[in-house]
Amino acid sequence: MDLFSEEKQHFILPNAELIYVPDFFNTQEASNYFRIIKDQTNWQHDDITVFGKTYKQPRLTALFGETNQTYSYSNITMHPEAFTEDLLDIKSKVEKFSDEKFNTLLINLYRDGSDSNGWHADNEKELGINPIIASVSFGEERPFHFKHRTIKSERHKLILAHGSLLLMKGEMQHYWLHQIAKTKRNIEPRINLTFRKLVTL
Ligand SMILES: O=C(O)CCC(=O)C(=O)O
Ligand SMILES: [Fe+2]
Repeated sequence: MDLFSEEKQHFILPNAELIYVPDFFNTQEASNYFRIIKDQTNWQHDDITVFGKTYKQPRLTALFGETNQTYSYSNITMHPEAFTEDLLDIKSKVEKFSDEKFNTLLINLYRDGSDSNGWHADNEKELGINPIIASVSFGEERPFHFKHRTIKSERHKLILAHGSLLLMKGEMQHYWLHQIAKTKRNIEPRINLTFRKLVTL
């Protein structure tokens, strides 16, 4: 028996599969990555257009890619920067664990409780059918809500811990929506890394 294996949780739901590892990085590694990424990233604060109205996105973002392929969602087109050594180290650990390859990384910085990520699915065409998305969290714990589009009783919440990994798999991006809600609690910043595989269309 491997006494050092991470405590892994596997959720099999209608049209979705999630794997959650709370301590994918230990506290010290997670705190180092949090500080490095927060200080060394060129954060963008984009406008988003929803139903013809333009707003500032309620969080800061950055995109990293292996190629210069752009990534577009909510009327934003992001241009990738080259991966840093630290981000490549995180990527290889995630790839080893998930037995997947990722070529793109979208990072979100939620500065405080008024930053959020509204109900959505990561279903852009360039992610392909049934994409696997690997999500790493550093900093403040925030609840990740997810709900089935048609089965109203399927509504769940996972607290994404400092140093955790969440894999979203199967048909999840077709049948489910997810969000990070705003909170009035006085909270610290959180960084979330979502590794994705973009295909050329
Ligand atoms: O911050 C999170 O945990 C989720 C991020 C997310 O859903 C996204 O960037 O598409
Ligand atoms: Fe998402």
